[in-house]
Amino acid sequence: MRSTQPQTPRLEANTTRRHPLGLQTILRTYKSYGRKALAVLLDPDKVSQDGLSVLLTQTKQYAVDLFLVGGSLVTDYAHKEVIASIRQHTDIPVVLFPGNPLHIEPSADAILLLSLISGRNPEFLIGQHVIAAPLLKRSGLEILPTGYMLVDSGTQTTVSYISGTTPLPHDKPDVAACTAMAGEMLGLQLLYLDAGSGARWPVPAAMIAAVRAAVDTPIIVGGGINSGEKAYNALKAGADVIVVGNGIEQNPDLLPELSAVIREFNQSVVQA
Ligand SMILES: CC(C)=CCC/C(C)=C/CC/C(C)=C/CC/C(C)=C/COP(=O)(O)OP(=O)(O)O
Ligand SMILES: O=P(O)(O)OC[C@@H](O)CO
Ligand SMILES: [Mg+2]
Repeated sequence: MRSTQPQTPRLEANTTRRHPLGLQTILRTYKSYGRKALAVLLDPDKVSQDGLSVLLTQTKQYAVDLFLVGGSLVTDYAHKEVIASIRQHTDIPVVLFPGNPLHIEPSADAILLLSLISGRNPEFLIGQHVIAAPLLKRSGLEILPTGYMLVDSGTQTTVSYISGTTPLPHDKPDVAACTAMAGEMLGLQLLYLDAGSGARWPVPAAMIAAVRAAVDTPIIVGGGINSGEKAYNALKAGADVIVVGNGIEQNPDLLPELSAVIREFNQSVVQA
């Protein structure tokens, strides 16, 4: 018998909401208080089970607010296993950072539903979203509509290559600000400025400041943040959330350093 409902693969829905307020509300509230957040990016292809256990044990003493799980090109599809390990060690929320609809995993808490607004490739502005929509609806994941802006970082990044898009020029903060404004006007709830994984130059402070002045949404900044100083500069310029992946994978001393920077910012918020 023909069903009137479109048929999509069955996914086990995440029906137990671990964060009843929703991460979107939490991030907006943090922003309104000037509270900064640290997100650790775990690439399912790159983390080893042992390395992940060490990192997850460490996160208990450091100021990690979120885990992002994803990569532009994932070959092992170990999202479910990585999320299960995170759950074994911590209660920190897990947010998917997907490169395509194959990266949807309902055991996460939420998903950054990226629309690549720095580019002009319709597939990454709306095409992939149409394909993913029924799966996302059934997944029970909290959807975080996010304007994703790639920023030139000196070399071509995986995301720019995979998406076939040109990143925003590094020295054009006004173009970034107008792009962010348009994204906010279209209803996107978060903006993510990304210099790309392992970027040589992180997103410039002047660009973060211009975007901060142009929109009210929380701003996520990532790519090439591999020192406390770079983290400080991004937060000072107006980032609400910083994302760090490669830096933590490569340098075990970075997490305590970043944690100290975040705590310093948040300490002054409490005292203000
Ligand atoms: C609609 C759904 C569910 C998916 C599409 C989402 C869109 C539009 C993505 C934009 C383009 C894209 C490929 C984004 C990837 C973002 C990401 C996970 C970056 C982090 O990965 P990297 O670390 O840069 O990549 P590698 O580790 O693979 O080099
Ligand atoms: O791995 P890094 O350079 O920290 O970048 C994180 C993320 O913003 C990449 O999309
Ligand atoms: Mg990666």
